Amino acid sequence: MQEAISKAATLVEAHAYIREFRGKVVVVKVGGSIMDQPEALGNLLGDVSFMHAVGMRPVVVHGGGKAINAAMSDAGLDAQFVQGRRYTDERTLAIAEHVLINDINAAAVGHLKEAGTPAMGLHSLGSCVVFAKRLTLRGEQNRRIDIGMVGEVEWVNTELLRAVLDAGSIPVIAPIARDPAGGKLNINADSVAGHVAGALRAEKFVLVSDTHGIRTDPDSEETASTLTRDATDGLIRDGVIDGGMLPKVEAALTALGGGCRKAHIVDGRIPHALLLEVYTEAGIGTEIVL
Ligand SMILES: Nc1ncnc2c1ncn2[C@@H]1O[C@H](COP(=O)(O)OP(=O)(O)O)[C@@H](O)[C@H]1O
Ligand SMILES: CC(=O)N[C@@H](CCC(=O)OP(=O)(O)O)C(=O)O
Repeated sequence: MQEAISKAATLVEAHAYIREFRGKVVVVKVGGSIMDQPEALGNLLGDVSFMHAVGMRPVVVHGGGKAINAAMSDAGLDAQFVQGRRYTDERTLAIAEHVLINDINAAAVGHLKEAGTPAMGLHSLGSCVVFAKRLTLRGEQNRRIDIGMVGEVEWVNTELLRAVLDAGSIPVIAPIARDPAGGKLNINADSVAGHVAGALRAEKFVLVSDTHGIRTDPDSEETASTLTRDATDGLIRDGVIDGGMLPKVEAALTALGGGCRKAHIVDGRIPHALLLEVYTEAGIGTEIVL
C-alpha cells in the first residue's frame, strides 16, 4: 500500500511540471556513449515519448561516435579526435553518414513510432535542417588545425523544425550538415544540438551522456550540480574538462546564448534520467548557467 501511495505522490509532484512545460520545446541530445547498452536508446526514447504524450515538444539530436569508431575499424581506418571532433576525410564522412542515418537515425525514429509517437528523421539524405561551413580549430599559439570535412553550424532551418513540431511529430536530427555548395560536413552532435536549442529558444536543453555530470576534480568522481561559464573556463584551462566534454560545454553555452532557458548534462545510464531531470524537484546531473 505504502508503495502505491508513494507512486501517487510522484504523479502529483510531476503534475506541476507537466503543466509548467506543456507546449514548451525541449532539445534532447542523445550521446553515442549510452548506445553501448542494448536497451538504453529505446528506454531513453520511451521517456521522450512520455514527454510528448504530456504535451511537451521534444526535438531529438543524436550522436553515434562509438558506432562510427566500430565501422571505421571494420573498414581498416583509425579514428582520430582533436578537441572532441573526429578528423574526417572523404571515406570517414561516408562511413559516418551511413552509420548515423541508415542505422542510428532510422532506429531512433523506429523506437518512437513503436511507442506510438509520430517522429520524422531530418538529415542530409533527406530533409536537412542544419547548414554549416568548414570548422577551423585553433591549437597552441593560435595555430590552425585542419580536421578535414568537419563543419560548424551557420544556420538552422527553424521554420521546417517548427512545421514538424506543429504537425505533432518529433524531429530526429542526425549531425551531418550541408554546406552552401551542396556538399556535406560532419559535425559533433553536441554542437548541432546546442545550435538547434538556441535557434528554437528551447525551454530546456538536455545532453544525455555516460557521466553523472561534470567532474570538477581530476582525482575524484564527484560532479557539480551547477557550473557557471567562468567556472567551466577554469576547468578547461586546468584540463579537468577535456575530450568529449569540451563540445558539450560549448554547446550548452551556445544554447543559452541563443535564448534557450536551461541547459543540463545528465547520465543516460540512470533509468529515466530525462524524466527525473524535467519532472521532479530534485533534478540530476550538472546545470550550466551563464
Ligand atoms: N570534467 C569532466 N566530467 C565528466 N566527463 C568528462 C570530463 N572531461 C572529459 N570527460 C569525458 O567526456 C565523456 C563524454 O563525452 P563523449 O564520450 O563524447 O560522450 P557522448 O557520446 O555522450 O557525446 C565522458 O565519458 C568523459 O570521459
Ligand atoms: C565532427 C565529429 O566529431 N562528429 C561526430 C558526430 C557524431 C557524434 O558527435 O557522436 P557522439 O555524440 O556520440 O559523440 C563523430 O564523427 O563522431
